[in-house]
Amino acid sequence: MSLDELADKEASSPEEIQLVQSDAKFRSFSPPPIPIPAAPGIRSLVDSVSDERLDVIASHQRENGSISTVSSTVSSLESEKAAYEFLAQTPIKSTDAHLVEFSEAMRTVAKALRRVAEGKAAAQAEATEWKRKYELEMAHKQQSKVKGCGSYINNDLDKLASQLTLDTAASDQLGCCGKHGICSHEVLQDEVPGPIPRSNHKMVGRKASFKLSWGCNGDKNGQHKHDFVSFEKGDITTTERSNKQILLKWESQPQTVLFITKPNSNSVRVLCAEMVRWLKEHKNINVFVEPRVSKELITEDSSYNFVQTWDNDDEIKLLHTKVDLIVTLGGDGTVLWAASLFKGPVPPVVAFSLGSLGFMTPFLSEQYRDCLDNVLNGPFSITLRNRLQCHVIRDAAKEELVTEEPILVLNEVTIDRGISSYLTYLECYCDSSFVTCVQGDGLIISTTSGSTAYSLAAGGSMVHPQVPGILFTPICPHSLSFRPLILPEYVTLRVQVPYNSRGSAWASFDGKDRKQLSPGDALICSISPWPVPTACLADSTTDFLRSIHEGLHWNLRKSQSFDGPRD
Ligand SMILES: NC(=O)c1ccc[n+]([C@@H]2O[C@H](COP(=O)([O-])OP(=O)(O)OC[C@H]3O[C@@H](n4cnc5c(N)ncnc54)[C@H](O)[C@@H]3O)[C@@H](O)[C@H]2O)c1
Ligand SMILES: Nc1ncnc2c1ncn2[C@@H]1O[C@H](COP(=O)(O)OP(=O)(O)OP(=O)(O)O)[C@@H](O)[C@H]1O
Repeated sequence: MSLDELADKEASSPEEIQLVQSDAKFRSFSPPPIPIPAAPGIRSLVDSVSDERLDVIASHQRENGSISTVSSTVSSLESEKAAYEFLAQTPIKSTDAHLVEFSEAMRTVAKALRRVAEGKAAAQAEATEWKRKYELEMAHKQQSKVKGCGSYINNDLDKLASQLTLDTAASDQLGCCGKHGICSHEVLQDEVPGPIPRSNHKMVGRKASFKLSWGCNGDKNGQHKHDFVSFEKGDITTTERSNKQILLKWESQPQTVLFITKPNSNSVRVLCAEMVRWLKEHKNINVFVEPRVSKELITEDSSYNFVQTWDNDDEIKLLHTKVDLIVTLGGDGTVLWAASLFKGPVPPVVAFSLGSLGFMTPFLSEQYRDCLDNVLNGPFSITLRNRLQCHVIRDAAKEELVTEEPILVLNEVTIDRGISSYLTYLECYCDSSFVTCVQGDGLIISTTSGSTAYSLAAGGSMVHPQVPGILFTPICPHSLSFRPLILPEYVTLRVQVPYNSRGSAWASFDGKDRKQLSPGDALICSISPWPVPTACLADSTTDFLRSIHEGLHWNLRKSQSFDGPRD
């Protein structure tokens, strides 16, 4: 069977004709004859109702080289629908045997109609597929011929590019092989999947060489200075992934551990005391605790006087130079708190779960000995969690060089309407490009670690914490089309409260430290160079998936049983 015959395959058996005729009858039913006979004269009716439409579709498919089974089933499905609609309208009394019999017959006809339509669609799809394969084959043959041609001297290349066509006849005329001596250039042509568009038929040329360089505006000292892309014969390949599973291996034995603990929790206090003693006695580790905890421990038992603490903020600033490891006892909020103490580099964090959710707290407190043993010996997997560094720029201080201290967030910075009952009105820019105006309850600018926190509640996507990105999630936008965005990690975002805003906005950082933003004030955010390394229980991906399964019951659904309708 030829391709065109296949593509034009129609219902031709008496049974099919009979069913398609029924299709026409449903449209002006009053009442239909049952059963409908299959007769040669019915052919014209078939053409006028169903096949006419299918022919149009088939020719469209031939032109576009695409497979569309949906449209071809429409007319018969409409008929089937009409049959069912008719059934619904027809009063069927159990006493009226004729009507019951008639409705049964109609049901059978409707089912058969669907089968016929599906059969036709499949035949047409098959024909289109054969045609596509044939065209691919032809293109492939032609390509081999062009490559076999060898090379041309430089001047001939342009000529060749304008002359070569995918037509076998045309390329035969070139007769280049052996005619031009040793090739000095390789003529490349991309393999074109699927039927080749008409406009491309004459376009065959040498691939231009190029170079990819990393770095913003050619700044070689920027943070993206690694070459992940190599260039060879015009093909782009990544030689190295930007983010691999990261292993931490100690080069000297860790000696000092800092404990950060959730306040006002008896279980945390008891566990903290036990772990501190175990680390000192069994591992000979120096222990730092917060001033509050130091007091609690020493008040309870003076033998805890070996613990160290700090007296003021200046000493906190030096903590990262003394501490090898941070242990947190609490929930995610405690990890956020621990991170907030470090305005610069952060030592690795081992987070024990003593909260309710625990997205960032994979370790079980009951197994603290094994966990700490493993971590102190290393190596262990870590997740490098990006932080956002946020600057508030006051309108009044725009010209001043020294601005307010940057604030580092591990989850997100939120700019919302605070206690105001008006819409927030925020102008947002990404580098120097205008992004949008937020009119609604506010905006969340989140790290990927924070994607499972407030941003998730506002409709943002969940993102693996090692994906390098910044989430831009509106809070209750008063617009139907404001979908959340994920931007690359290297951009700088600016959120401006315009002068014509009706009120102030409020910024909060990981849910804390609210700051008022008056008209004219702006908030600037970019990824900080100091991420938070958190130790993994298994590895970054396993831990992330476990947390969304166990913490959020992500996509939890009862499985469908095996029995029931099947294809
Ligand atoms: N509507 C909301 O979902 C909403 C509202 C306000 C704040 N928050 C989140 O609370 C965070 C502050 O946490 P907190 O413990 O100090 O306050 P909190 O004690 O009010 O706890 C908020 C909840 O958010 C969870 N959480 C925090 N960080 C998370 C993360 N990265 N992934 C998944 N869940 C996370 C915590 O486990 C906790 O259950 C903020 O950074 C913000 O993301 C959420
Ligand atoms: N060391 C700390 N000092 C002061 N505040 C802290 C400290 N650790 C945690 N917090 C605060 O205590 C609050 C609760 O902490 P956390 O989220 O760890 O516990 P949780 O609420 O019981 O856990 P979960 O959020 O999983 O239910 C948070 O707002 C956090 O900022």
